[in-house]
Amino acid sequence: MVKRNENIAKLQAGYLFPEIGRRKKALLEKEPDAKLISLGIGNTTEALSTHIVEGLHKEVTRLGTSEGYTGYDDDAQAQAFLDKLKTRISNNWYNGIISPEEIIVSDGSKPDCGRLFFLFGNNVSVAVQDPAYPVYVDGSVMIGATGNYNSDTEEFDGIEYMRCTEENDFFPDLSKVKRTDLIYICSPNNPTGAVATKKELKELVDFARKNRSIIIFDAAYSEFIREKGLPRSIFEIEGARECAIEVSSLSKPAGFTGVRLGWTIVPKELKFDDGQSVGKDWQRVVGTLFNGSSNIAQWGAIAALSETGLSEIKETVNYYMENAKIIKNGLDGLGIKTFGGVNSPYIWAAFPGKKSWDVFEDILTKAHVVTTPGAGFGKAGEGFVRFSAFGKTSDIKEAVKRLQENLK
Ligand SMILES: Cc1ncc(COP(=O)(O)O)c(CN[C@@H](CCC[C@H](N)C(=O)O)C(=O)O)c1O
Repeated sequence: MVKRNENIAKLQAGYLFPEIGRRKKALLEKEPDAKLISLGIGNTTEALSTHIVEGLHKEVTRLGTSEGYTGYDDDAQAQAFLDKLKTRISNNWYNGIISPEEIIVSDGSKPDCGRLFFLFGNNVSVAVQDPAYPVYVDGSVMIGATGNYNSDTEEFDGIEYMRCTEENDFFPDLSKVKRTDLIYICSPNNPTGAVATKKELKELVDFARKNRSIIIFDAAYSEFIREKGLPRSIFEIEGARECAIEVSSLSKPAGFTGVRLGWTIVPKELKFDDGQSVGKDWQRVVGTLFNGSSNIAQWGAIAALSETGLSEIKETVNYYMENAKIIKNGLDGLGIKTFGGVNSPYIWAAFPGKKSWDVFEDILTKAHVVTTPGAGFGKAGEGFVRFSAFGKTSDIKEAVKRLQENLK
């Protein structure tokens, strides 16, 4: 019989988001007529914009012709299309501060995080924000880069948890953080909705350069930043090219959660301690283990990153951010302290002294509204619940009305 991977055996619970699904299902089994409204999983709900649909159609039609058909991205025409997309990302997303050669197009940020675990292997130390998107911890455990689960601390040994609390504006106090090889940072942050300032990111870059660490910067929500002066990319920070990788995606701004298109940025200056290029190894890992993003999704992305596409993306983001305002105002009106929701689609609501899974259950059973319990993102998430603004505005308003009737 085959031995189980002992690293996967270290995980204590299932992946957070399917657990939310299981609890929803359990409620519906008890109350089949319940009209649940989901403010839980950050899953987009708005239809793809016109220009993006045209881009997708164009590629599907092209694939139906012998002269236009492309397969793997080894052939010249497929390469040309990929280069066109990379140039769009470079110019229209990064205003040219990143060159097309430093961009590797993928099927999304979560799978990129997964492949990055492969790149760095298990002989690395890892720092993560607490609370954080569960993939950073679970993936580090799976690859063997952590110790066992410690039932006293209720965390994994060997991980440096960087507490993000109201006291430090939900950004790590680096004077209390030990040196690690990798530092996972997400801004705008999932789940707190906090957005790192230029000053905070500059301190982070200086900290990483001093410690010869590599920052894995998750910019999945960068398009939700609407306040001037807040950095959308780690590469707006001087010195970041020597110490950071950025993952990003069209999932949330363009509704590509199902279409699947993301990218990683590995600057050519980024080196391992032996002077070897990180980007070169990354190209080797991706080239060996991944067969590229869908050509159809690539053409959807080319359209999304055109002038017209970008203005349509802005409209979609504004739609969700109006939802965020409704949720935030609704919760504030109930005297519930909230954070985030201004430059991010997530509202982080404080329920001091309560267990977040209990609050989750309470809101689910009483208001038939689905949320995400803060404890699912880490120990510092306990006592908080995350509300997601991804939804139809009519549902958001109905959900808030139910909360006002049931949480007062
Ligand atoms: C910080 C961050 N980085 C990457 C992603 C996923 O991006 P991708 O779509 O792979 O380009 C997400 C998506 N997180 C959502 C969807 C979760 C549920 C989805 N099944 C998943 O597991 O990603 C959420 O927190 O509700 C994210 O928050």
